[in-house]
Amino acid sequence: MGTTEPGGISAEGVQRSFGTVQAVRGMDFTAPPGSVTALIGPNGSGKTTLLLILASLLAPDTGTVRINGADPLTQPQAVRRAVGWMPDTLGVWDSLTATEILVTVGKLYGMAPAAAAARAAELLAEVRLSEFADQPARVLSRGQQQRLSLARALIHDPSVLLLDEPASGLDPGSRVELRLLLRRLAGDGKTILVSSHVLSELDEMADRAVFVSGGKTVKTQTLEDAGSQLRWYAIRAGRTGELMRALDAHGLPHQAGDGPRRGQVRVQLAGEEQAAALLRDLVLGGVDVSAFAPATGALEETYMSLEAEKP
Ligand SMILES: Nc1ncnc2c1ncn2[C@@H]1O[C@H](COP(=O)(O)OP(=O)(O)OP(=O)(O)O)[C@@H](O)[C@H]1O
Repeated sequence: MGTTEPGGISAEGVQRSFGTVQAVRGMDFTAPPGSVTALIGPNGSGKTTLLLILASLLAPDTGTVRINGADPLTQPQAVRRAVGWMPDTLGVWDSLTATEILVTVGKLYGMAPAAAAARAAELLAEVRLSEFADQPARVLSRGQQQRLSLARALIHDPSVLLLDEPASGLDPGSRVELRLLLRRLAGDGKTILVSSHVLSELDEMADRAVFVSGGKTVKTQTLEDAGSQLRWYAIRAGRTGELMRALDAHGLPHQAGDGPRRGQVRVQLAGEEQAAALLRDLVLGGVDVSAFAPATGALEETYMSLEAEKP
């Protein structure tokens, strides 16, 4: 019996340059099976380059990558079998129909034609594109192309999913469906790595977040930790003056909103327990609170604090 290789994704000391541009300068992280890991960073921070390296489509200059224990450099076949890759645009084959694209890719993965056709129909239904099954891909809207791209990534039932901006171009209903689908796939034990700029969405989708900046991984955080960190809350009350006096009595520094946020008071709290205790005290103390909620998403809070720390 062989040794059991650890599943999921790991990257250590990964670097990659294009000429003089150092796109990836030092990425270290893991993405375990059974969870959704978010890859978060500003434009140009190296996310797409990293995903291409993980998908075995680009070689790193230095560093080590493992996908379910396999090395993309020396075992690209094993990696490609394991990985479903959704790039940020659908790309090629505009004149093929949605079904033809999925069946062709399925066959490239070694599926029998009948099995590929059945799987294609199943996935088109899953991403609500059945009615476009026989339409050429070029007539699909941007959001529909994104959904077809997701179906293409899933055709061979991969155990590792690499998704580059999967929610981009999706309407709110489709975003919710994407979130539910990814949660279900993670529940089935798959490893999911998803890059996105829409942090509020990742709050509900991801279990863990890897923050990148300037080609380096700068922080890894679980959503649980992100939710319990010092965080801004926005509070509204009918009588703002009374609310501010109550906050003063609690020794909590606060900021009054202006412009569209007039009437709103912001206060920094150390997690949900402190928030619940404060809300109870305010209400029991007779303050007429009409709204009380985090002012930013948990991941956005971390993202902004990392950006603020930058030299
Ligand atoms: N093939 C290439 N040739 C030259 N430079 C490249 C190439 N691919 C990426 N780069 C550069 O590497 C850096 C990182 O790019 P990358 O696409 O990985 O960033 P990203 O984090 O995915 O950005 P975005 O959020 O805008 O999608 C950028 O400065 C980019 O211009």
